[in-house]
Amino acid sequence: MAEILTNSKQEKKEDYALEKVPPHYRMNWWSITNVTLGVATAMIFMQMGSLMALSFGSVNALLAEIYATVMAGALGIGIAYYAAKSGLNTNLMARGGGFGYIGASITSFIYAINFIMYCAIEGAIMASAVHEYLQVVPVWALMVFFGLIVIPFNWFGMKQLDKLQKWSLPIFIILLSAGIIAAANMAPVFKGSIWSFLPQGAQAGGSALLTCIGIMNGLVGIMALLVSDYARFIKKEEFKIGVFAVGFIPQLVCFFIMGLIGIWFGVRMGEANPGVYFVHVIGVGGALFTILTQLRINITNLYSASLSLSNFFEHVFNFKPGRTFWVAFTAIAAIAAMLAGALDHLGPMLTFQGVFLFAWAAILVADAAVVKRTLKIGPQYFEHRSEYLYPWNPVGVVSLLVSSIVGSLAAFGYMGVFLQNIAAFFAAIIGFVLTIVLAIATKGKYYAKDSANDISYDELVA
Ligand SMILES: Nc1nc2[nH]cnc2c(=O)[nH]1
Repeated sequence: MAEILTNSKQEKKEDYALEKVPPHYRMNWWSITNVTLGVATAMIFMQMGSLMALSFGSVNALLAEIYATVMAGALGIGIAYYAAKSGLNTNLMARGGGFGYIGASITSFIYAINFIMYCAIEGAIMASAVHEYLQVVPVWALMVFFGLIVIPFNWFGMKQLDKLQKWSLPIFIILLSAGIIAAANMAPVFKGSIWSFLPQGAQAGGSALLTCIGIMNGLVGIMALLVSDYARFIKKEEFKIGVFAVGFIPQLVCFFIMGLIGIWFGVRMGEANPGVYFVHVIGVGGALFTILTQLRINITNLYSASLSLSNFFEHVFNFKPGRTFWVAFTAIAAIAAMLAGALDHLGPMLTFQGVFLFAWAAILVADAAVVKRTLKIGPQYFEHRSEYLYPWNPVGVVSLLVSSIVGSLAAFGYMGVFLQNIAAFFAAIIGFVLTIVLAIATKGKYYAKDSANDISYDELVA
């Protein structure tokens, strides 16, 4: 009995960071969707809506939010489908999905850096929001506090995340509704219809819309990819509803619902920062709202970082200290980044990450839906065990290198304004096409050394 308890505790701590999620450990679709809503309710998505509306007009912001919902929704459903089938997230899927086990470790590393950066950004936002109210507490102390507080919330993986996000969701809804009601009862800064707001010199459509789409693309890749960390827990019996809910609902909430609320607040209040307008409309409730939304997303940032770092260190350094070690490591790295002021220099890094993540998502979808499923090249399942794999597969690695380099050049403005605005999307198209071309050219030779005979019918993707 004691051993079963220990094992199940161990199981929760590890959360299958390096393995397929087995059937007995899968969860109901609503619990999984609920965890992903922790990401989707973050203030960043409102902020993007407000910012785009104030800078480029509400119609452009609305069209860009619709574009992002459709694009991230399509990629999210695709990735959720393969994650639920295989029980793997994108770190593990990439191994047999065109990258090889060392190639996939490199993508895990870049992915992990992205989440460490986000942990630092969201932690710093919380620290400065609280510092506004409690000026006696120095910002550095608040950064350490908010950096450390997310560690215990992550100790027992998905089962614990589900509980936390479930109790915090009603509080989020109450505070959000209070903010909307209070703002609706205040005299607006902009008196016309929200949808008629267009700043001077801007036009609906054209380059203003393209710039908004460019801003959204920076978020689309990460939102589609992170779905896999959760969708791999979908039960086989709830496959269809689970894939739709986990793949699409977070995208609908973050881009469409939170985006539209952001446009409404931004134009009405003449302010782009929700941390500012929420405090303005509901005072201390606004500060609580900021902390709650930031905590909800930062818990998921830490979770995804811990999975990616487990993956990277497993193969590159053969170092497997357990997922919880990486939870603590990420939190400490994020605190160090906040204290060192690294956040002021993240602009170019975020631009590169936007390109890289969108391209990676497109390559994985091309590999699963076209290479494996349609062309029937390589094994018809995702193999994640190194004994069956080559360390490198040029299909994904070359596609990602080329698309990220070309996409980054475009994003930094070396290829003209048009490609700069659609750089991440441009990189995704290059990655998608190259994956198919290279899989055909290499005849799928580097996908697997050996084929496994323990793969169930359910896990086949073709
Ligand atoms: N997953 C995730 N995506 C983001 N996009 C912008 N900020 C974040 C964040 O903190 N987490």
